[in-house]
Amino acid sequence: MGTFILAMLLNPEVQKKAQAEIDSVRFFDGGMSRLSLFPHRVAVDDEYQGYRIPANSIVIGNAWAILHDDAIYPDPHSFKPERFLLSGGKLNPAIRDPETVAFGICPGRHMAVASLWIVVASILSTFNIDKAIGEDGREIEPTHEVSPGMISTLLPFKCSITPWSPQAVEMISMSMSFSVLFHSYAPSTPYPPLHVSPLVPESKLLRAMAEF
Ligand code: HEM
Repeated sequence: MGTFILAMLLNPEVQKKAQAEIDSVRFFDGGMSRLSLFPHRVAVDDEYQGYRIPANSIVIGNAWAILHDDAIYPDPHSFKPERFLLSGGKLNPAIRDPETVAFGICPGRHMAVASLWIVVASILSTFNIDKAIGEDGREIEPTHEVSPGMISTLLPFKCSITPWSPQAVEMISMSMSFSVLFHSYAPSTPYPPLHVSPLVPESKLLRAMAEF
């Protein structure tokens, strides 16, 4: 994105040409800015389960309701990842894949799923996630509060995240060392200082970096 902004700044003729091209396709659709991603406009009169939906109505899919339909996902409020699996551990094709609902026609779907997968696998392979302990020495129950609005997100909650083995500490330390190594090629970028856990006085990679 930084390179794009710089390229536009330095090449105003290219910028004008690109803007004209974008303007020439229908940027405004039925008065609704095409920058708003979620609403859709109904092209022709329609009817759904007895409800008349006139042409030009704006409709928004209710992904939450679809993903909590107990006819498809029994006991939908319970966290049961195994509901998607057959007894042998393979995905059960009879249970609707929630991705098909959660993403609709989202073009970022593959990037989003791959990024989430990497983050989830990296966290689980290195950290334990537990309830935080309050000043009174008791576990703090997380709040389940969410923000209002069409795209609702979790509000901050307290938890404790700790590496679950010395090997995990080593892995985390190695990946941080890599970041610092790459950072050294762009020293003007602000970057938090490296924190090397005192649990790893002998990180192999840090030694290798010192030699490098
Ligand atoms: C967990 C992450 C994400 C979720 C749950 C999500 C979900 C959605 C949903 C529900 C829509 C509306 C689809 C429809 O109207 O049928 C949408 C549209 C869109 N998403 Fe995503 N998305 C995610 C990540 C991303 C990422 C990473 C990108 C880009 C890199 C992206 C780019 C877009 C764009 C450009 C649209 C508009 C498509 C259009 O209206 O033509 N999304 N997304």
